[in-house]
Amino acid sequence: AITKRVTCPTGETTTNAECCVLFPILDDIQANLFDGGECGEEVHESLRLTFHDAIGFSLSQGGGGADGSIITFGSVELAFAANAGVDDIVDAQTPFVNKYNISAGDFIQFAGAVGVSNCPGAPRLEFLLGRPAATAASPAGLIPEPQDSVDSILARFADAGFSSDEVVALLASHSVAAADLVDPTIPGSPFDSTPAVFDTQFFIETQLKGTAFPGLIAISTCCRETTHPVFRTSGNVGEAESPLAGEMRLQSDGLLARDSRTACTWQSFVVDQTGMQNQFKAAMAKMAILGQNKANLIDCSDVIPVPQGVTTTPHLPANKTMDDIEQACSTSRFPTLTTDPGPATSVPPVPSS
Ligand code: HEM
Ligand SMILES: [Ca+2]
Ligand SMILES: [Ca+2]
Ligand SMILES: [Mn+2]
Repeated sequence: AITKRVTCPTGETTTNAECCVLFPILDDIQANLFDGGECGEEVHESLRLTFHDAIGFSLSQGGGGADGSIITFGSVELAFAANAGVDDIVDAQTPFVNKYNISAGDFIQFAGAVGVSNCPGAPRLEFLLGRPAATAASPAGLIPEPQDSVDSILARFADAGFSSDEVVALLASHSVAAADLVDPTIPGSPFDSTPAVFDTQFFIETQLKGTAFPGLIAISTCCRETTHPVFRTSGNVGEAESPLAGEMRLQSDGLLARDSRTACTWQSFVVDQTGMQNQFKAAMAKMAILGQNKANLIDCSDVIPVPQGVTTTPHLPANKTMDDIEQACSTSRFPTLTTDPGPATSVPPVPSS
């Protein structure tokens, strides 16, 4: 079969002329939002924003879902505790929304799909165009938080139409992610050792025994000794002990990796990059049109760049062994992985650029 293509005024080809408006936006955000095509902080935050906009949807309470309300009604939604820190990327994206003839809901999902395409190992996400302007702010309380129980997280996602397997698939996003505010003393603390690669390390490293909190506070005023005692920060809301210096583990990720409802799907991604990609892509496609009528949207997926292949292979971080894996899936063994050579290293923070 021959797929008809149109040539846009800017020279690119696509399957639908209405998608042509996206090419100038693509070039602009790659150059001026994503620092020339990196998988860095703005990509991570743009991907998170796709979720925080879309999950404002409830089968029982309403909400417009992936409608751009987090920008249009930012004065309401950015005040939700779960949106702490999201104001940065809203501020960074808003000038692009205003500059082009695109709805905030479309822009948020487009920026997320383009952004994650900069991460080696990511799937090429679907992108559909045509979300109308948001008409109301999301109800409060719909965004999961890292201190929430697994029961509450799975119930919240179910109320938005997602299965527990889809929750696990969506959390592949935490392979290209860091926390700025869970422990505000160490902004940019990644959730895995490869926050610029969309690989399976997140699913591996969350299964390692937690040994310490990554934050450090040097107490320099207590005493006159030349060596000052150093204490690790602990007790941050939503934080669990992580296996690596510099790495952040959300309490929710640690629990989902170990819960009988989610542990086997979690483990299934450890050596299945392709399965992780495919299931993440499918779940993201569903999330990106929450609250929308798919029949009214135009498929512009061919505008999204094709990501590079994964640049890592599944491994245990240096100094860790299979004995450090906390087996949680009761029906199959955690895959045997080899350990990176060398002494234990710490995970550097994601630069705020
Ligand atoms: C159980 C559900 C979830 C919880 C509790 C959760 C919680 C969090 C928290 C606390 C942070 C760190 C925020 C900060 O301190 O800067 C974060 C970051 C992030 N989340 Fe999630 N999240 C969940 C699901 C998702 C989903 C479904 C996506 C899908 C797009 C996602 C994408 C991200 C990304 C990309 C970041 C990194 C942002 C950055 O590096 O600046 N999260 N998440
Ligand atoms: Ca929304
Ligand atoms: Ca990673
Ligand atoms: Mn950040």
